[in-house]
Amino acid sequence: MAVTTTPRRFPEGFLWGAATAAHQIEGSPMADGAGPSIWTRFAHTPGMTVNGDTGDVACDHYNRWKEDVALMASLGLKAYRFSVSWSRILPEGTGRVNQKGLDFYSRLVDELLSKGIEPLLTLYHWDLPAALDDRGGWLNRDIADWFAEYGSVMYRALDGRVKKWVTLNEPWVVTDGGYLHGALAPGHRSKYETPIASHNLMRAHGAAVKAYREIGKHEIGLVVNIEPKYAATESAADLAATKRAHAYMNEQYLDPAILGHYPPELKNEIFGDAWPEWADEDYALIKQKLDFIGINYYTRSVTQATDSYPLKAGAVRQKLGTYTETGWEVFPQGLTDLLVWAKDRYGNIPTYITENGAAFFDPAVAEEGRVRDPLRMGYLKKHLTAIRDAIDQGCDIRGYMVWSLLDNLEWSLGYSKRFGIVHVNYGTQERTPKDSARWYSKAIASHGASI
Ligand SMILES: OC[C@@H]1[C@@H](O)[C@H](O)[C@@H](O)c2[nH]c(CCc3ccccc3)c[n+]21
Repeated sequence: MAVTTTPRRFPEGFLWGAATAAHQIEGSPMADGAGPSIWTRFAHTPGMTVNGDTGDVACDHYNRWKEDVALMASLGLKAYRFSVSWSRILPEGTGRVNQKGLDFYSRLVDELLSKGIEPLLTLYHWDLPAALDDRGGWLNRDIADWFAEYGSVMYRALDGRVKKWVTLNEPWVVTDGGYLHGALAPGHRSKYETPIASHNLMRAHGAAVKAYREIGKHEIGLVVNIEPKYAATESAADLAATKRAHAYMNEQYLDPAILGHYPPELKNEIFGDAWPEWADEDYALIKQKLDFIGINYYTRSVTQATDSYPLKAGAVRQKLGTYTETGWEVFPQGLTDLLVWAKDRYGNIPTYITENGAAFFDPAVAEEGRVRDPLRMGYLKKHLTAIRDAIDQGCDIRGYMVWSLLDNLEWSLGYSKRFGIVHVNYGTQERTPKDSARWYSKAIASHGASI
């Protein structure tokens, strides 16, 4: 009997796209009246980034945006997730609007729409105006109003042309990297500042969603990076460490945003006296109805008890694991497990995979203009299959944005790590689609059947 296998297709209208972020690709951070961001400052501080790399040029997208949109169209993308640099719009962070900054994003959005590519706009992807950091930044409770003011400027200018808005990209990384471990801007290292910055990020998220409900007519959500934590052993210590790590990364942001409270481990097992008592009105502000959530998935963490500060938990390298250039284990099953967990905990809110990808050592552009990146192709294939499996288990996954469209500035790691499906020659700014881009184009054109 002939066995007919239905093609592994994705739901009708599944949004196939790619993601970037302003500071990582644009360059020209101070052009046309823009103000400096904390990343302009941080990268220009000696020793903060690999090779002292900065975002001064990056992929020169600020000047090459039109060719980049043409490139997206040539790949058949249906959507493009990008972020707006707050300090291009409001050079001092609040008050005066820099029209030229607004015009850049307005032109970009119009160009995307003219090619049938849906824009998915992230308001905050880590590049806080330096002027606001001078006023305390995420440690100042007023930032909820500052962020809502910025969001409102953007909503009024672009809502309708932009129909999917994101408030924050990864509050966990902003906090853990910028305030606890100091690896990311603004480079603080304080157990006491960390909960305050984290809570103000979520208050700002809530204020921006509330402002959107007054002005916008479409959809708004939150993007989080979450990572399944698997206990290294069944020992009580490892199980407790895994529970702490799960609460700290995976529950800390979606719980207050959707459920209206923080996981108890944050106060009781991690921050202790460094965890302030928050007022009820803060929880009410943070818990705003979301139209969708975005999940950024890269890897899992097999977790054990360690003496790390203050989490007392750490990842165990897997002897038989495959690892990317950023030291992340390739573990697609973790994505399926995580999506099912999120569905069960948060009520199957429409979900986009807003980032997924990998840095592997890519060969140079070959003479025939090819960049062979089989490891990245394999990574994308496995993770799209994992998403398909989650959909089969009832998860409402609406789209997938590969990280990233272009090789770009990997924050403190500079240009040393390449995540793009398109190679960038930083000397000439030439873009060359890698084999993974060709593969992804076919996946999109076949609605996933070719995967
Ligand atoms: O590291 C690759 C990408 C970044 O280039 C994106 O800007 C950022 O949204 C993003 N998040 C993650 C996962 C969370 C994470 C970020 C940085 C360091 C460790 C974990 C990976 N990535």
